[in-house]
Amino acid sequence: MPGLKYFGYSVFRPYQKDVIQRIIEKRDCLVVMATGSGKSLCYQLPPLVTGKTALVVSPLISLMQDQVMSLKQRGINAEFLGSAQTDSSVQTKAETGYFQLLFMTPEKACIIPISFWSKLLKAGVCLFAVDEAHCISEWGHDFRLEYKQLDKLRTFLLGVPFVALTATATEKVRIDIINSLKLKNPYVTIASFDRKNLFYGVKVINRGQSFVDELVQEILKSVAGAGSIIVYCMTIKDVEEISKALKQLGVKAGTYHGQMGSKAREEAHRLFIRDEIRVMVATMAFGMGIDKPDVRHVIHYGCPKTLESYYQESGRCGRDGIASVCWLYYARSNFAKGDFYCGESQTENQRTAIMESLLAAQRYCLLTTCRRKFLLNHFGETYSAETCGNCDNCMVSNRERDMSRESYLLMTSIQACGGYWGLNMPIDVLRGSRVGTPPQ
Ligand SMILES: Nc1ncnc2c1ncn2[C@@H]1O[C@H](COP(=O)(O)OP(=O)(O)OP(=O)(O)O)[C@@H](O)[C@H]1O
Repeated sequence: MPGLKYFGYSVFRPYQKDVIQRIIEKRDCLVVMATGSGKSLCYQLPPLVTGKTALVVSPLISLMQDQVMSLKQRGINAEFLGSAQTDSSVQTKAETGYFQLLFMTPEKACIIPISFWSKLLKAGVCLFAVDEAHCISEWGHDFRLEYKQLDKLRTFLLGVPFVALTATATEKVRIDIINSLKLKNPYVTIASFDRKNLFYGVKVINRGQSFVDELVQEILKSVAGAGSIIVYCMTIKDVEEISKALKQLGVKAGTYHGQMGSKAREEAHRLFIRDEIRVMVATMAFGMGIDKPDVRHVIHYGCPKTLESYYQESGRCGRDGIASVCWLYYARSNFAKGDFYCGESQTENQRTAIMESLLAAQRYCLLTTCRRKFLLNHFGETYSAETCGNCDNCMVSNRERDMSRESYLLMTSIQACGGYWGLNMPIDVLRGSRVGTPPQ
């Protein structure tokens, strides 16, 4: 197919060619493919083949800027429209069909005048893509209200195929995307969610300085190898604690969270992408659009808010297909955060979605069977084998042990403590710890 040479690829990856052909035939498409599988090419290639503009809605300005920059470097005429665009001529140029790819925020797409669309339509539009389309759904983990209004553009963009793309979509979310965007007889591609090169592991921890020291040692070991490391923390306080501990040991670590100014975040992202820092300690704000091929280790310090966000964040690992490792460390206290997370929700559906997703993430933490199978089942995919051989539960042989004596002792200790003081006190009593002396 002409145009592939712009990207320096010799062959298509699975599904890319099929989707591109359907788009060229003007068919609506829903593309659900794993992180790093190459969804972007599905909307990047049609404008080069048809000579018409491709419109792409994307949720983050930084994501659009990165894509525009990398397309320009490949000699492709691309620009973006949104609040961060300082060049006022972009919109006027765009309506003449000047750009091969035009990115815009959902907010911009909803307020741009009808005259813009009609002029652009006359010049030629080959597709309207909605990237990170799970943001449309209240059942998704990153709901954006503006995404819900994109369907009104169908009346202006008559005859233009709508293409929704996402890396995480359960069946509920998929149905929501199709209905919300009013996709007509869409060509649906659901590729496997299995990232075979990723090892998944989980450990329960007791939060505190001794664990931070342990974690830092693990990061140090990883830094000694090749590639980069991302440490996802649940709070900004944790980000600061871990990065401070790393810096004290002389490890150059970047930080990234929502309370940093956009300049500081961009700088941290840039340093990481260019390998000037190999460790990034971040909140989930460091999520979408991290396209670094050689991240070898993703660590979650705390149980993630949803299993979808865990899949997406751990999916930043091993995008080049080389074996990489995802460890999740959780504390029991992480599971009590449901009400806090629900505080951010706007509707009852969102509350239910948040609770369901948090429960799924908890079940993932507590699992004693294959983690890959559980993850894939969550996304509606059947994994026929019982074990994957590449997660902690599948790699530990003979996991079953007779723990009846330990269980008996624990129950006795809980009883002796009168059922008060939570679980840590009876454990401390059993360990003979000096703190394990219950107040009389
Ligand atoms: N046909 C191909 N041959 C070789 N490399 C490819 C091909 N298609 C895409 N890639 C590369 O794969 C990487 C991931 O592609 P892309 O960013 O499109 O993934 P994605 O599916 O959009 O992921 P995410 O959902 O995480 O954003 C990029 O570095 C891209 O250059």
